[in-house]
Amino acid sequence: MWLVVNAGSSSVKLVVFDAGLRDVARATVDRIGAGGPPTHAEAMVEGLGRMGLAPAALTAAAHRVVHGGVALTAPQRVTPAVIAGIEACVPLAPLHNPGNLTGIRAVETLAPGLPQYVSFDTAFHATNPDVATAYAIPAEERARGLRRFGFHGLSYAALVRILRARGALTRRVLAFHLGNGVSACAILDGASVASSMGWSPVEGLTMGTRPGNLDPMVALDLAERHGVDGARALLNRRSGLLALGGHSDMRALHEAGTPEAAFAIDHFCYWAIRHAGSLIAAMGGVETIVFTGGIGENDFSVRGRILDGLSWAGVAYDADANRQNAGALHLAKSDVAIWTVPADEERQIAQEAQTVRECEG
Ligand SMILES: Nc1ncnc2c1ncn2[C@@H]1O[C@H](COP(=O)(O)OP(=O)(O)O)[C@@H](O)[C@H]1O
Ligand SMILES: CC(=O)OP(=O)(O)O
Ligand SMILES: [Mg+2]
Repeated sequence: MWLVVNAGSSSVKLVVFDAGLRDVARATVDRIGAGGPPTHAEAMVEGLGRMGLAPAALTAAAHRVVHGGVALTAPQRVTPAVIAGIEACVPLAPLHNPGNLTGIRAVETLAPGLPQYVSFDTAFHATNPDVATAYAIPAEERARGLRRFGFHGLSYAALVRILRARGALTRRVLAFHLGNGVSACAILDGASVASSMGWSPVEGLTMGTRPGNLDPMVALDLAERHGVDGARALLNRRSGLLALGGHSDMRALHEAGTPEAAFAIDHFCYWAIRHAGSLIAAMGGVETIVFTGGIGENDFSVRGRILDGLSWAGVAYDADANRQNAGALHLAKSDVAIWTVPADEERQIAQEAQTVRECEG
């Protein structure tokens, strides 16, 4: 039995798979820091408690890690050097890497000595061309690893696998991962060619507590006023939907129904559409649009507004299917197939870890 831990910025998802990769147990603890448990450590305790795991039954554990920098991208066994590499990237992913480390340590406490593996959110974007990943800054700064990585790669890799299984994988796919972290990805022939996220998971679309794109001079102004650590915290924890609408959680924004909440949702949809245009251009067109993540899978109003904003690309969706969160949303006359896909990061992590373990012999 394999325990997979997916610690996202606002949730911890735990899944136990058997050796044939059938899922035999799951627990999700969400709204971390937004009405649910205050930290990932509490969420892990709650999730593991709910699973009622017998540690002796576990063969290994595998974790999602968001940022491993230039050095750590391939799935691999956890060692002290790997832990140090994940720690070194904490300033780049302060909402994620600490939670990922919390998960690894919680498993070590639960089952001391259990082999543990990690898979990285960046790996899927290794196929992006240099023009997409390079920031136009001096060579010596680029040589330090200042480049666009892209994230949510485990979710996008899983989505490609699911589309392929449905016989629905076309040449040019625009994928939206709309959760607490939010990104979009251009996928050509099953491989990532462009992503909205950058050096860190702050760049791109409007997110729960992150602003998405802003002029870098804004970040400098914030650092001057609040110090570097203060600016980092502001851009990771106090921006995005929370800053505009008073709630980081999309469900809470809909419930609030205030003008500020409405504006936050407007901003979210507007920037999703703007980035979609850029990603469609990077592929020279689009035949398939896919939604995944908590919002992408469940929020028909946000999905509908984004699709309305892409009608110029030949998108025509079935409003009833959309309202029911159905798997297929396109009308027969649509030039673009439209799907919802459950974010299956956990199975992706399990598969990658199993492959590493088999190679270990
Ligand atoms: N039924 C729903 N309707 C609208 N939004 C939802 C629904 N379920 C979850 N969400 C939203 O999804 C987001 C969390 O997405 P999720 O993918 O679970 O988070 P994470 O990025 O931490 O993994 C929150 O904004 C939450 O409000
Ligand atoms: C990379 C990222 O933003 O992840 P999450 O959606 O879990 O916040
Ligand atoms: Mg997520």
